[in-house]
Amino acid sequence: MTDALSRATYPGVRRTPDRLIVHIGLGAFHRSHQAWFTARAHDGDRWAITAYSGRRPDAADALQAQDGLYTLIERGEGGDRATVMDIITEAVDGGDVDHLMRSVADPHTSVVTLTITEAGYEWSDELEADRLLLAGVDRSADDHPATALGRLALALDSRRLAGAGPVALVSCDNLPDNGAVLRAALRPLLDAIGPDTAAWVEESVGFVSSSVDRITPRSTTADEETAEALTGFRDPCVVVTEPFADWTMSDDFPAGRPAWETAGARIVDDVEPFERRKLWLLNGAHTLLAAAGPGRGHAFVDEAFADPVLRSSVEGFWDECVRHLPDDLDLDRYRADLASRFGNSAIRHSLEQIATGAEAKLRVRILPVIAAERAAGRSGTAAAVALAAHLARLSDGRTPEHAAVRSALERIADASVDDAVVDLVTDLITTSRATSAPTH
Ligand SMILES: NC(=O)c1ccc[n+]([C@@H]2O[C@H](COP(=O)([O-])OP(=O)(O)OC[C@H]3O[C@@H](n4cnc5c(N)ncnc54)[C@H](O)[C@@H]3O)[C@@H](O)[C@H]2O)c1
Ligand SMILES: O=P(O)(O)OC[C@@H](O)[C@@H](O)[C@H](O)[C@H](O)CO
Repeated sequence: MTDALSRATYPGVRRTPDRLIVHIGLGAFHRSHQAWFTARAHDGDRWAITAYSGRRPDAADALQAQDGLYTLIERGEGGDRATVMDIITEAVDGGDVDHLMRSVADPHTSVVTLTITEAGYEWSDELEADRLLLAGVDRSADDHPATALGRLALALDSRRLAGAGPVALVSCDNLPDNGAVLRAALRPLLDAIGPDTAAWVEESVGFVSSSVDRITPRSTTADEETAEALTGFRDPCVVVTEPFADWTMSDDFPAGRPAWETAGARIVDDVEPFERRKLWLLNGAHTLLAAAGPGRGHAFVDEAFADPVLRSSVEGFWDECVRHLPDDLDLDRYRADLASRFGNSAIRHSLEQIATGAEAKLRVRILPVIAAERAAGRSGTAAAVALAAHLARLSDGRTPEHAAVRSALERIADASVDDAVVDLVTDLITTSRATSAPTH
């Protein structure tokens, strides 16, 4: 019988950190990406991460039961490489808001990273309820905000009150200009706490924009068995990822940061072109495959990408994207790398997982490409295939009426939509009925 991972059973642990990162949204991606970059940085030994789960305590409870240790498997076509990661020193239920307030108010904390999904930034009834709660906040009451952003707003206020100095917030979610999106989403919550809080955040908090990239699917029981075979430890918190990793960010860290560039991250003046390249080419193509793949009998990215019909849809979409991306971004190389990453059959990335929250994703990954193509006098048909496939899935086997397509597109776009685009998408849905069966 093998041991469970813990700091008592695992001999490799030897860190003496004196600086802290707080993370909100403890999931697989944080563990394969920000935690990995921090551990690899040349000053990584000086840093530790306190990580909070998002909606449920499960991920934090499971990781804390093994003292924050977990196995990271980097899986290429050539095989698996396992590392036991010790950079997360505490994993905490996100519902423990007092704990979060203490961590953010700790003067050793310099950076707060977030992976709270795209939906976490969209104004919602829950965020409104938190805004009202914060407006009448009684710090001694048990009543705490339920959203990640409501909790963060309160925690930033504790930092202000503690006089712990400036801090950087780094959104690591797949959104364009995610630093500005985070700042805008936090603002009503900070205003609700009070003008002093909002003013302090404006002066003392760095909002870093970042483009994050490492394909990290949800782990399976088979992955746990692989981890055990490779390390000799049982690990229900194992994370499997691809060998590739990229992190490009703006430099707005008023209290310092790990030397992430020594681990391969890029610190740049303007993140936007890198973000657009990644969000359109990678995430846009994923969104297209997640919409169109299941109708052709596919469950995983690699399978869908090997289907010649879908491969050609993706290539057509990439052709449209690259016309609107700067030439100096090495686009041919990026596309070739993506094709081999999508084709990595050792990484089983489920289309169902990627399809979550599809409309918010179509809005920022697909609609801008259609708009750019149409502004240049072309149809944007290849990008429109993603919209058509998404609406075809929703319509349950029926071809939706033109008016229904219009209202669905207007909901996705959050604005009125050109008649020609509605016609194009309606035609594509009709045509796709004839081609949705797999060819193999
Ligand atoms: N997995 C990847 O390959 C990958 C790559 C790049 C970026 N990302 C970004 O990271 C995010 C998380 O991915 P993951 O693979 O870690 O997912 P995951 O399911 O493993 O973890 C998601 C975490 O976010 C929390 N969460 C979910 N909805 C939330 C909400 N509305 N508000 C606050 N917290 C919420 C969950 O409780 C959990 O802690 C993605 O949505 C994406 O924006 C993921
Ligand atoms: O939920 P999403 O669409 O933001 O993410 C699903 C995948 O597209 C995403 O996880 C990619 O694998 C990742 O962005 C690669 O860096």
